Amino acid sequence: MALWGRSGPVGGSPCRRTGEMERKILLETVGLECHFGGLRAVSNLDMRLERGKITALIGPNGAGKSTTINLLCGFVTPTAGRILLDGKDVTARPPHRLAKAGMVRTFQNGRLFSRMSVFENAQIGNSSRMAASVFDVVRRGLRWRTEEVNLRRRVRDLLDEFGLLADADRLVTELPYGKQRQVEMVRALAGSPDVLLLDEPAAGLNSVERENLALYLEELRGRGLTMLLVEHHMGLVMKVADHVVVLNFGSKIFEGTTEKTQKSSVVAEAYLGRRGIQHA
Ligand SMILES: Nc1ncnc2c1ncn2[C@@H]1O[C@H](COP(=O)(O)OP(=O)(O)OP(=O)(O)O)[C@@H](O)[C@H]1O
Repeated sequence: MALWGRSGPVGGSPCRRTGEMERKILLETVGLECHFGGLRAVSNLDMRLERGKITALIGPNGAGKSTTINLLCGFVTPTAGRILLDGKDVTARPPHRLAKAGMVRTFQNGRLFSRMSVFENAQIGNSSRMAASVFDVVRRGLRWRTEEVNLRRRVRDLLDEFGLLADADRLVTELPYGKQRQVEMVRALAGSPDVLLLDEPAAGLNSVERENLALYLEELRGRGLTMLLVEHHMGLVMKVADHVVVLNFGSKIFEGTTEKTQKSSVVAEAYLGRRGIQHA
């Protein structure tokens, strides 16, 4: 599949210094906590995302998965603990600064602008990693224009690779649901993330779309992108994840390979206590 053939590497900051030792762990949480009143939505979470790998974060409903993503991308402020991105402490930074640092997310219930075209939706919000200053933007200076042209080209290439280029000028709401989710993925990738946080990307997809999603994720990993996959569809998780972290009632109860996760009685119990593991 030539999904990313023309646009070059998807992840990774273009300005990473050559010769610099790359850390194996790109994203780490240390004792991360989030309380909502008396409820511990996330409790003392130590989690490590290896560079260029897919880490799945799973658990029954209400286990704290979405809250963890919200903490990582700055939508929610932790009650305690630290978040380290490439060794730097980024705890409680606002979302726009985390996006600039390379942390980009998708949403459980896609957040597209219904009155905008596919292209506009894919392009919007992706100026966060631009180097141009406010002054450059106001003056519409050369640096801003160059970055704007590059972003448009990147969005166009990504739409092409997802087979969405012919739909670029259509209203996004005219597209079927599966394609709308792809637009969301293009928007996230256009931001050149180092870490992509995926909140239930398979929700609402049919089996063919889920198969394609698995192929996209494997392709992205092949390009070196680091991903956190929050997902209920165990078929997808077991197919693509390199490492699995399991939450229950906000706490990590298990982590390991997909094989070990499937065999774990602790994990089975956590799911059976609720509604059982949902297989794709
Ligand atoms: N803003 C909030 N205020 C109060 N409680 C919250 C808030 N957000 C989440 N919670 C609670 O925190 C707990 C964890 O919720 P979270 O959405 O993170 O779980 P989840 O694992 O993503 O669940 P699901 O799989 O159903 O999406 C739940 O008990 C939830 O009701």
